[in-house]
Amino acid sequence: MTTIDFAKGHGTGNDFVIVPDLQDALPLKDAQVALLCDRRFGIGGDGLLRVAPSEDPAAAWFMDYRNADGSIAEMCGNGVRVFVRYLLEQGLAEGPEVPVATRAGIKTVRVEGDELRVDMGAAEFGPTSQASVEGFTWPGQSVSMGNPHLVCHLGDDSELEALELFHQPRYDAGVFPQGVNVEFVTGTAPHVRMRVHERGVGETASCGTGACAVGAVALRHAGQATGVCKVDVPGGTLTITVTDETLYLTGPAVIVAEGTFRI
Ligand SMILES: N[C@@H](CCC[C@H](N)C(=O)O)C(=O)O
Repeated sequence: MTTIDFAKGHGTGNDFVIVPDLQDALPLKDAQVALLCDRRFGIGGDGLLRVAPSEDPAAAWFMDYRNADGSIAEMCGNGVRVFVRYLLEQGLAEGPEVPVATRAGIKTVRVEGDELRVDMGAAEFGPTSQASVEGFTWPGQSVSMGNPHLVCHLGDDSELEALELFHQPRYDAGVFPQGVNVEFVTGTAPHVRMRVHERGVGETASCGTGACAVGAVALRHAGQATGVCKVDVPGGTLTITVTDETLYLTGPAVIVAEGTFRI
């Protein structure tokens, strides 16, 4: 048996096990990630953030993000804020701006009061598609935030609340060969509400990249090329700012525990 140090943090209730691996000596297998993220047999988390040295000279640290089932994803918007909060608290980085290497490129995170703002890069709109849950089907807009999203608008809040998201919504695997995160939305910009089913996880209390996709679609529906949209998620509220050049994700990130895990 070996032990590993960990911390636990969340951003609007999207929670992560953080594993510092400053020497890059702890390549975790899928099953080990799944155990660490298991809420009964492990620590519990929607995903895992391994803190590893970056090979890119533009950033000191690489966020090795893994979903709760051990699968790899390109990007995690809540995760990168929690990652930077951890770096700052551990003295591994200095604010106010911290670049982080991710599989979706370098993301710069800026401290803004109690919150952290991430330059996520522009949303990329793809084809329209659809998602189905329990025999009901909604049209949706595909959006890439480095990782794949499908944004579906529902009629009203009661429809959103009644949605059963225990299972993965059905989607077109021809459009999303790598799977997809599906967001269900009500309301219009500048303030919308969403629930999400995340690829490799299940329903979560929040998804940062999902909120970016939702905010970008909501602003576009409102005929706005740029602007601000608040996105209410079950775990809180995220703010999406779209400019001519990029898209910013702003929200809280907190570290709630530290410890040792026997593996
Ligand atoms: N919760 C994340 C997204 C994590 C990755 C996602 N499940 C995927 O597989 O693409 C966020 O805050 O963005």
